Amino acid sequence: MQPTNDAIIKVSGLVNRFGDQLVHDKLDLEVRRGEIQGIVGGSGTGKSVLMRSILGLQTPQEGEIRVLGFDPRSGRAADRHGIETHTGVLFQDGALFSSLTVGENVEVPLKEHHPEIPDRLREELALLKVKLSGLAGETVSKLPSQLSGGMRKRAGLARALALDPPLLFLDEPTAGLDPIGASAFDELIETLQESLGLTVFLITHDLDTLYRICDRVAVLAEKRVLVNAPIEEVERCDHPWVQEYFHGPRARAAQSTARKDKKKD
Ligand SMILES: Nc1ncnc2c1ncn2[C@@H]1O[C@H](COP(=O)(O)OP(=O)(O)OP(=O)(O)O)[C@@H](O)[C@H]1O
Repeated sequence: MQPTNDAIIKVSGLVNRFGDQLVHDKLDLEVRRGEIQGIVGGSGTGKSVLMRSILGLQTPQEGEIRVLGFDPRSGRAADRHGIETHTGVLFQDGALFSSLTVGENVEVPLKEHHPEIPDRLREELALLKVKLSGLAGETVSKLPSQLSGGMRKRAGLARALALDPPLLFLDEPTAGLDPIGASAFDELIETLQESLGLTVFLITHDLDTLYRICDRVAVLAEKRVLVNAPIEEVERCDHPWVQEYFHGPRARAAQSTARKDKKKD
């Protein structure tokens, strides 16, 4: 699906504070439908708090948020249900239930939101999502502890996709993966985004991911979104953090790999 100018997430004037610590100060962000939106920023700049606010898992002090038209701050059951059923989330550690098999983990959201689906069909749907996430079919009967870190991420992704959500949230999906595993995961995200027409909200520190698959990148600094643009434009922002991050040796390596990848395409 081609990106459009239509905002699927709109955040205006967001304020998040923990005691004396102000994390967001009138932060604004728009995420366009059909895009892979990267979110980057130094440690502790509030990327996860932003994601949690959008999902209604955290109550900000001020601001307006709309996610596919739903309001996570309203406290209404209809808004909460709307967000839960239209979004999939892959948390940093995969957040799988350790006592359930991979298949049972993927079945959890289906059981919760579609109890009318017969057991057999639910198992088949879970198997489909597991395969879609690049895992072998027999993985459904494994426990999370029997999987590698990369496989656990894929299992978490399968669960995030269980309800066919149009909007996918990924919190540092390639953290802890080796470069080959990380690159394969990037490819999977890109393929799924294109084939399922997803919008992806992707928090990452991984420069390769930012260069390879993000349509736009939002930089969090100074308690707000400093810039949100295609990466070539972000690189030109003269803020010291952006300059250090996007013009250091690691960024140069990521830029050159991304260029090589583009040439191959
Ligand atoms: N529930 C909470 N109670 C108190 N402080 C919190 C809470 N959640 C987050 N914070 C604080 O808010 C700030 C932003 O946290 P957040 O996890 O969003 O950062 P981040 O940008 O995702 O960082 P990282 O890149 O290290 O994961 C941090 O200083 C954190 O300690």
